[in-house]
Amino acid sequence: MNDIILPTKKHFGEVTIPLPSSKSESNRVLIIDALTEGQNQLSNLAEARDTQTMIRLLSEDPETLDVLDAGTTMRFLTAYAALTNRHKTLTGTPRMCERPIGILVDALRTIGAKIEYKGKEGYPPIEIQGFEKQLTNKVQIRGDVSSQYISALLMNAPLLPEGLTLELTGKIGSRTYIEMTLELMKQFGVSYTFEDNIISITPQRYKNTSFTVESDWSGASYWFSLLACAEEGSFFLKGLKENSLQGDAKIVEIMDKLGVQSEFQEGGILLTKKPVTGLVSFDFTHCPDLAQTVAVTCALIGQKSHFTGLESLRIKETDRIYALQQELAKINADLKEGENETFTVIPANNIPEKVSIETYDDHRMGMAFMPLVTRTEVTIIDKEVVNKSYPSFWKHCILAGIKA
Ligand SMILES: O=C(O)C1=C[C@@H](OP(=O)(O)O)[C@@H](O)[C@H](O)C1
Ligand SMILES: C=C(OP(=O)(O)O)C(=O)O
Repeated sequence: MNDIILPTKKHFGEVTIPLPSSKSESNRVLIIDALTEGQNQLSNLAEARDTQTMIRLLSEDPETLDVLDAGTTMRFLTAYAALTNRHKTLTGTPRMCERPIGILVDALRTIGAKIEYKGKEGYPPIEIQGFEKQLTNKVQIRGDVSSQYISALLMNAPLLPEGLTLELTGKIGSRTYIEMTLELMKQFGVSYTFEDNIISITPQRYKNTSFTVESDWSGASYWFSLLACAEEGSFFLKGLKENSLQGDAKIVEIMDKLGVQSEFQEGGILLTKKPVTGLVSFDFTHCPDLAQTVAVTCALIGQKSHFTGLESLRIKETDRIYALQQELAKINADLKEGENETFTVIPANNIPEKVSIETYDDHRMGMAFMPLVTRTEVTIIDKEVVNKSYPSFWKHCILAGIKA
């Protein structure tokens, strides 16, 4: 494995970071494009491996779709292949085969798709055997495990002969991602209703559209964190807009409490330092990908804080709660579990002179711990891990003056 050693750096000047494009937006417009048979103008698609995998699998159209470790690619291609009557096997990394897909498969079977599990019931790999006839246009689906199942169904819904009405049951998590899906569908000419917990889409066609993918707010979060932890500096993050489709734009509000002021300007956002506001609590139900960034920030700036909405973290690229607890322990910090899925971040103390961070095949573990450079020399184990969403991450660290 290829590791990267990052020397301590506390002071930054005026730094400009270009940022990668959003993989969530990219993977959605690629599915919509496949469903319109491709006369759209899509610009600024993500370099993320998850998106490059989606592009390759859609264009090469192999019998076995190996999505590697890309959750959206797995879930979106499953619904796409099933509802457009393609005979495919879908598989991925060993971890992907531990990430549940049963809720989506059940919904697709209810609609009329034939799907079999090739290994463990409820998990990839799966074999899609076809779709002859729509059996119903009303489906109930749990909203509390992964919103990706819901987005996957929604994008295909307008092409179904009878459309689709989804009734979301239980707590709805990652709702901002469902809204991103619906808003993108609207930009490609499809209308919908979303009232209470019911989403309805009538049979319609997507319209050819020009679409430019925005910069990635989840990737931006690591630069907010670095500035929050730094002694001085200002960062200009390119390509971020105030009215974003991405729920992770919430990082502006979160970091405002943790010492980062944001100002939207022409072409991006300017981050400067400001005082921290005091005891804070954060709910990550609708922005789960920010949890690691914020946990590390709070630990480093000495800010005890309360976290909720972390339920989905255990079924992502790794068990992110376990991974955070293990790695925070190396700086004598913790993400302490309380009652009823509540957590407290216990700040770091006595940080060792050198710290080596394991990444657990999770890009966000590598990126979230990078701001530890403001306190000590850090080794990030398996530097390639960032390629899933942010292949240029280490190059951008060099732009910030972190000389590996
Ligand atoms: O739809 C999407 O693009 C995503 C939805 C979220 O997953 P869940 O809905 O499983 O929380 C998020 O964590 C993931 O990185 C991307
Ligand atoms: C959870 C993530 O991705 P996915 O579920 O698409 O693998 C992520 O990028 O943090």
